[in-house]
Amino acid sequence: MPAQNTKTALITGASAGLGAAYAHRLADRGHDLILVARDTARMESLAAEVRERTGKAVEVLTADLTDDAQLAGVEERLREDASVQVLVNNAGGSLFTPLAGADATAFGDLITLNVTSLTRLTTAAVSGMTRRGSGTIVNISSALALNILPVSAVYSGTKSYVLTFTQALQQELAESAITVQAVLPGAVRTEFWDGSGIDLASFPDEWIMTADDAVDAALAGLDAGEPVTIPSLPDITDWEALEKARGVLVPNLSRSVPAARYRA
Ligand SMILES: NC(=O)C1=CN([C@@H]2O[C@H](COP(=O)(O)OP(=O)(O)OC[C@H]3O[C@@H](n4cnc5c(N)ncnc54)[C@H](OP(=O)(O)O)[C@@H]3O)[C@@H](O)[C@H]2O)C=CC1
Ligand SMILES: N[C@@H](C=O)C(=O)O
Repeated sequence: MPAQNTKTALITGASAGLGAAYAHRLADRGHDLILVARDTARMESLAAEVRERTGKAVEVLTADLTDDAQLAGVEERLREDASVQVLVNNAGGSLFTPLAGADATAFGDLITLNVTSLTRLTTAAVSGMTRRGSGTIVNISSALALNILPVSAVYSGTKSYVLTFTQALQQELAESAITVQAVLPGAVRTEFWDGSGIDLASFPDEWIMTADDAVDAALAGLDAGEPVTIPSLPDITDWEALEKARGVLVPNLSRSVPAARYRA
C-alpha cells in the first residue's frame, strides 16, 4: 500500500490515454488532481469518475498548451499554488512523415506542444517547488527518443529534447528535494496513433502496451528512484550501458586540437 499523499498533482494531456491513466493512479495514491487538456467535457467526465471512486478533489483546467495566454495560465498555477506537489508533463502529439513535402506549420505546432509547453511548465513548476522546498516532475519522453526512424525526425527530435532536458535538470536539482523523472514508453494503445501517419495495427501485439501498464511501470520506476524509466525494457543494464558509453566520450568532446584522423 503506497503512502497517502494529500498534495495536488497537475497532469497535462489528462483527457485521454496515459494522462487519464495517471489521473486514476495518482488519485489512488491519495493526490488531489488538476486535469489539463483542451476537451473540457471529457475531463469533467473523468473527474466525476475519479471523485466518485476515490473521494479525491479533482479540478478541470481547460487549456490549449499551444496557445500562449492559456499556457501562461497553467504556468501561473504551477508557480503560485502551494498545494501542487507533482507535475506530470504528459500532453504531446505525434506526426510521423518524411520532411520532404511535409507541412512545416504542423511540425511547428508539434514542437510547440512537445517541447515549448513542457519547457515552460517545468520552469514554472521548478520555481514554485524550489520556493516550497520539494516536488516531483515527470516528463513523458518516448522510446522514439532512442529508436530513431526515417519518418520520426521531428517527433524523435522533440522526445530526445525531453530526455536531455530532463537529464540536465536532474543535474541542476541534484542537491534539492525536487525529483525529476523521464519516462520513455514504447508503443502504447491510445488515440496518439490516430492520424499520426503510422497505423498501430501494423505493429505486432507483442510491441503494444496498455496505458495502465505503462503508467504503473513508470510509477514503479519513480518509486524506485529511477531517473529514466523505460517501461518495456527487460534489462535496465542495457540503458545503463548506453549512459556509460556516453560518459566515456565526455572527457574527449572538447579539446584544443582536432583528432589525429582529421589532420594531414
Ligand atoms: N501512445 C504511445 O505509443 C506513446 C505516447 N508517448 C507520449 O505520451 C504522451 C501521451 O500520449 P497518449 O496518451 O498516448 O496520447 P493521447 O492522444 O491519447 O492523449 C494526448 C493528450 O494530450 C492532450 N493534448 C493534445 N494536444 C493538446 C494541446 N494542444 N493542449 C493541451 N492538451 C493537449 C489531449 O487532450 P485534448 O485533445 O483534450 O487536448 C490528450 O489528453 C505524449 O507526450 C506522447 O508523445 C510516448 C511514447 C509512446
Ligand atoms: N514510443 C512510441 C511512440 O512515441 C513508440 O516507440 O512507438
